[in-house]
Amino acid sequence: MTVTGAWRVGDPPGRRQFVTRPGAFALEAGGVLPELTIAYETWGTLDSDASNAVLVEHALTGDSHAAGPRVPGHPSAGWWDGLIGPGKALDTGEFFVVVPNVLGGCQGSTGPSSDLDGKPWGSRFPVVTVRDQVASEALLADALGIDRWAAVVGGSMGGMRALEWAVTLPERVASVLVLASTARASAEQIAWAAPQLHAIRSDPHFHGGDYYSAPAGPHAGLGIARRIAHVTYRSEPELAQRFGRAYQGDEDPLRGGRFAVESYLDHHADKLAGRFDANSYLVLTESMNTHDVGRDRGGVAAALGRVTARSVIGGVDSDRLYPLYQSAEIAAGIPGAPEPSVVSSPYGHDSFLIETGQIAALVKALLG
Ligand SMILES: CC(=O)SCCNC(=O)CCNC(=O)[C@H](O)C(C)(C)COP(=O)(O)OP(=O)(O)OC[C@H]1O[C@@H](n2cnc3c(N)ncnc32)[C@H](O)[C@@H]1OP(=O)(O)O
Ligand SMILES: N[C@@H](CCO)C(=O)O
Repeated sequence: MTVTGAWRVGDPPGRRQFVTRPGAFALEAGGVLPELTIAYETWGTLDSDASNAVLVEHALTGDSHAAGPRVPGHPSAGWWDGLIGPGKALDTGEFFVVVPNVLGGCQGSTGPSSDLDGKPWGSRFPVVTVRDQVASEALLADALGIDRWAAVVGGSMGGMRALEWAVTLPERVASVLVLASTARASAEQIAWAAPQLHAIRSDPHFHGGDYYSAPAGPHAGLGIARRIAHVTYRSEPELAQRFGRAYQGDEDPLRGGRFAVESYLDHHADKLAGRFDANSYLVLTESMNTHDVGRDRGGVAAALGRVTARSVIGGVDSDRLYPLYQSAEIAAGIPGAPEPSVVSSPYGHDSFLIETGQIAALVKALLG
């Protein structure tokens, strides 16, 4: 792979670069990408022996901008800015932090909105699995000269990739932190995803996935998907305590107005529809559905038994989407892994993004 371009916004640490590998990239489910591009950002400096590199894996709607301030063209400050930087848990004075945009995403890496033969892939984009995503990141590591990560770290969908790295390429992962994630998607997780997938595909503006040149995209469907998902990202007690039965401002639900919690979901729906590609949402959601480290490896226990990385597995006590038993299953299966660490928070699944102090302690435990 070669560095094909650099896009720099302001001073570091806001920097996105690209590597492109020409030639066929074969996918687990049988599809082929004629060319692969991975966008990524880095912070810190790679040691001369490339022994200080940390791979940080983002979740479903995240991207490479994990640290630093908001930069033009990006919706927010770094999603783990509290963890990555000088003197922080992922100390960029010590570590070289690499954050790729996931394969199938929409922030620079090859995905459904990328170009194929002069127009976006759209409906032609093939099925991509978490294993494909890890294989693409292994090519990025090769391009950067990193044989072995000091750590691979991620939450939720990022935790799936972190774990898959440790299972697929154990010799390349010295330590791994898997947060609020699972060794395989459960029936419940696939079930929550099902109405989200239907909402997007049922939008009259979806056009089977080939909407890029249409006047409008499937924003309503994507917004509905986000509303459903966002409820699962938070906890019932939090919603009750925070919103209760309050009305939104002077709106009255008896007269067509909204409850405050409905307005809150509307806000998150609108924000996502404004920044994310619906086809990527589908591709990545289905990659989570098919995630199973045990596939074709004799089951989950056999797969986890391959891990040699020092491991910290964390879950959130109020996470209703990735319940703690899933973290316990991972920890029990990895040779030598301690009991799962429990993040205590009212915020549910999203705690891996919010509870920076507790996550920092887990990162420090991992890196010693
Ligand atoms: C690794 C990755 O996933 S990277 C991507 C980061 N994730 C996302 O962006 C996902 C969407 N967002 C979230 O999941 C969460 O907002 C987090 C995790 C990023 C942050 O959580 P919190 O700090 O608890 O934010 P919270 O969920 O309360 O949302 C706050 C927003 O809701 C808005 N809000 C709160 N109440 C209401 C209401 N009644 N009506 C309308 N909007 C409301 C706030 O104004 C605020 O808006 P802003 O984000 O545009 O400033
Ligand atoms: N809020 C996170 C949750 C998914 O784990 C995201 O959008 O990526």
